[in-house]
Amino acid sequence: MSEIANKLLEGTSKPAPRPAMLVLEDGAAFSGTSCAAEGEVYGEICFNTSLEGYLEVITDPSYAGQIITMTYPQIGNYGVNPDDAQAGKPALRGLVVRDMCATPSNWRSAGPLAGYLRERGVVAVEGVDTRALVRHVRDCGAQRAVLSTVDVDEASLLRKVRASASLVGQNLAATVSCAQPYAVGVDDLPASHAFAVAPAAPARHRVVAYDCGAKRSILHNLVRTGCELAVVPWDMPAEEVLAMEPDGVFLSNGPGDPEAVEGTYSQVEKLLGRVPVFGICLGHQMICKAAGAQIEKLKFGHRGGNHPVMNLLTGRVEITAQNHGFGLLFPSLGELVPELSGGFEGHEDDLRFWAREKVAPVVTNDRFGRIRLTHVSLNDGTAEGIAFLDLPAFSVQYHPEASPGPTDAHYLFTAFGRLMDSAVLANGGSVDAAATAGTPSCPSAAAGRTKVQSSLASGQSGAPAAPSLTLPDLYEKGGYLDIDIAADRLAGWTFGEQAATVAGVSAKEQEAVGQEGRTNA
Ligand SMILES: NC(=O)CC[C@H](N)C(=O)O
Repeated sequence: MSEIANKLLEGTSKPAPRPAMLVLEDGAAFSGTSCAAEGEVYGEICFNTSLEGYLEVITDPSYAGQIITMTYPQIGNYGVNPDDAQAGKPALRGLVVRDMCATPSNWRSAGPLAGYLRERGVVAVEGVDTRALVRHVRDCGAQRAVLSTVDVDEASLLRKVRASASLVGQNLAATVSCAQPYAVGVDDLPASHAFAVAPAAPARHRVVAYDCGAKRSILHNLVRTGCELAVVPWDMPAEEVLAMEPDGVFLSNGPGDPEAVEGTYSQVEKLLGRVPVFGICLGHQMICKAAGAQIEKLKFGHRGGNHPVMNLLTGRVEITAQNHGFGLLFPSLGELVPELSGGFEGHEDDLRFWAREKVAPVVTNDRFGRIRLTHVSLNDGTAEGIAFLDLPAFSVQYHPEASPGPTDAHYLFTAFGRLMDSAVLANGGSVDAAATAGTPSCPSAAAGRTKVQSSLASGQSGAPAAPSLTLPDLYEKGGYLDIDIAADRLAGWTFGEQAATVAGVSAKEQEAVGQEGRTNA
């Protein structure tokens, strides 16, 4: 064989395969070969349908306690760039793929995924018929699973998985939260991402972020839209948070069963109405729990990068990134208010009813007054977002930071800034209109915590037009959520980012692509 053929063979060959076995608690078994660390791990089997972004998925702390199946057939083909990791180390229990690529090719890659997983002790299997596995989970539901490279006897694994602990009832957020508070600001944004995003807006809000297993990209998006963050542990007492005098409180994503995270939602109960609050995913569930709502376990969860969600306030559909296995039962928040719900008196189980009627229904909650359903999943009619009408708080079940996924919902970070401004308005202060658009083109005069006196007219400084900001619009009618999603997304992300990343062009070439492609500069 020629030297080049030998080299190719060497580069693309995998070490002699060691068998691995995945067994679900209902007895379904899937064999494959080990492709990372050796061992035996237990967790809830779930699947993610994202076409790219496997490192972000693998390092998302919300996957603690779970074994993830990637439906995209080849994983690892663009290697690993540690700057894209969402946490210091992966929290998932195990990984299932069809094919683990041994020869990544990407100018940003620091090495192959298999090596990254092996070094961090993550057990992974390849060669599994992931289509059959995912169909099985869709039909039979989420369940306990065991993945082993040390015992491949089906009967023995079945016995062991049936004796293993369920994810339900476990407080996993406590296992991935930070031990001590820490700050995140502009200097913490990864330099290697600068090619893909516009510069951060000047810091103008101080925000306390509860870390229940926060993805870094969520914190980075908050910083980019003008927040200075004090990140605190999952159970920080509300009194201590309020003593820090924040402009707003953010509640992060996180793993496991929300019912078990009482240490957070019992604090949220004391924060709602005292300070503007924004929650994402587990953070949304914490707000719902604080309002006394019931949370259901979904049959197989939503995990992927193309979930359509309708914003009921604007009628616009966002393509969203999602990762959750539990969800709010909207009717459990309270009785409908017919005069604010298009005249309808009864609750509907399938919330797509409201999308068809073009109505954002409102309930009366025993604890916190009126709450509106703002977002609905068009895939299965479950709740995807709520906003409080009598106090400044809103939350979404899905992931506006994407990472990975489309950036349609980036406007929610901008909305949080506007909500914090609305609280200032409510207290008789004033805000700068360009700053409320949350774009990088904010004049530096808006920096710092001094609210600059100016007109509240829209469209200043070349920013995407902010609607005329009046209190009822911002606070009660949810005007802060009514943002042109295309303009806002482009304000945060240069137009050529996606294409240039895929093409693997240099940062310099990228700049040129970005500038040509931008429509709102
Ligand atoms: N990404 C998240 O925050 C997940 C929330 C919660 N653990 C769920 O599965 O529903």
